[in-house]
Amino acid sequence: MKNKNLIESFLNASRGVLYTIVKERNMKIHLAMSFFVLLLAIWLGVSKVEFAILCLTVAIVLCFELINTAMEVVVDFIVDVYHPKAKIIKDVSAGAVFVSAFFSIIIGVVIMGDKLMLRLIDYIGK
Ligand SMILES: Nc1ncnc2c1ncn2[C@@H]1O[C@H](COP(=O)(O)OP(=O)(O)OP(=O)(O)O)[C@@H](O)[C@H]1O
Repeated sequence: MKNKNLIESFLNASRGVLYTIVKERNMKIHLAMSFFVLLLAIWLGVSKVEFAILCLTVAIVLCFELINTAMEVVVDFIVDVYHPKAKIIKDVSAGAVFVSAFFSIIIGVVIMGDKLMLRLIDYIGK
């Protein structure tokens, strides 16, 4: 069943994102963290390039969460009993989210760590 037009395509993709937000607790956490990090970056006055890197990092984590959700649905659709291969697929897929989230923390600290420290020292000093 092909999408008839771009708007339909966009609506279906939005439904996919919404489904993941509603169903997956981790997506809610990632989304909240993403908003927090981007607002913090604006508050700290990061450069345009730094902000772009943070946006890319956040997008990668959220996209892996979307793909992980799709993988879980595919696996559950194919097997509804315990299977070692199903476990590997789900664990590897979750691993992709974990790796991206881990490195996103490092990127966030590298870009904002010193700026945040300076702000906090400045704030405490007043
Ligand atoms: N059919 C299955 N066969 C074997 N192991 C399974 C199966 N379904 C789930 N698991 C195991 O349970 C874990 C959690 O699977 P579940 O489908 O509940 O995902 P989830 O709790 O939404 O995970 P995530 O936190 O990554 O979003 C998987 O990572 C896997 O180790």
